[in-house]
Amino acid sequence: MAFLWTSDVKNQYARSKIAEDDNHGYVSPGMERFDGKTPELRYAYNICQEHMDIMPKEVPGLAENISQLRQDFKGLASFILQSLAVAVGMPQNFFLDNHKHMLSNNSHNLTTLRMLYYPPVTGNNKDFESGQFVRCGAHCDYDSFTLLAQDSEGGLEIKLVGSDKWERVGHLPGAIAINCGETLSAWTQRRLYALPHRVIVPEDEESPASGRHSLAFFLHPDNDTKISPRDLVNQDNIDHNATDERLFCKMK
Ligand SMILES: O=C(O)CCC(=O)C(=O)O
Ligand SMILES: [Fe+2]
Repeated sequence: MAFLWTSDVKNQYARSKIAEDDNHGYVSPGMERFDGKTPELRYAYNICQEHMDIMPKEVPGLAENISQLRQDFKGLASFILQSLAVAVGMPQNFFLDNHKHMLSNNSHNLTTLRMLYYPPVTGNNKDFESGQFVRCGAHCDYDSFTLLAQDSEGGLEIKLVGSDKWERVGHLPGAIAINCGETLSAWTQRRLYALPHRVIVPEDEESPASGRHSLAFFLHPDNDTKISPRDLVNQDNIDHNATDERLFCKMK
């Protein structure tokens, strides 16, 4: 995992700091602030492209394993997109047709597979940025939806619709959580909700924070997709004043 890489590898494969650039690459702890203010103690490696030659060759087996994982996430995402289209009364391929370029590269589509590692909170990093840090600040994802696999360390919390209470998202071996993002929420006129979520350091005595691993697949529509809440037909409470909107997002 990225935290074990040498600093040479981290530098060579670092994500660009230029906002317009591709989101691909290694992101070091403290670079991101999802709640807009608090730095995050997290190592991440973003995969946004299909070319094998941009994966760190210095890490044995990484490119091959990621290639398989990418195919699996793309297959699962395609299946869910078709199911959701049918669920909202649209032709089966309606959403899928707007996600043709997932993981091809950010100039066509912002989809990103992220490998995440949150180190244990120990004496060494307790003082990271003067003790002010979180694992992942409260936010909603901005994509179509996110597929999330997490280990048993826990810490992921979510707010359900209409509630102010943070609820724990438990770990089920082999399970993948699906969280709707703002884009699909707007597209479906809030028939699907983007739920606020965050990652805290678990306080449970029986599972001292040993470090959390997660894998998140952020699925975005193709960049040239014109998204309108009026795309969906047969809606009982359609807002006829809703205007066409094109939503942009870059996870930076
Ligand atoms: O690491 C996790 O489990 C969640 C991360 C997350 O919500 C995000 O990166 O948007
Ligand atoms: Fe998220």
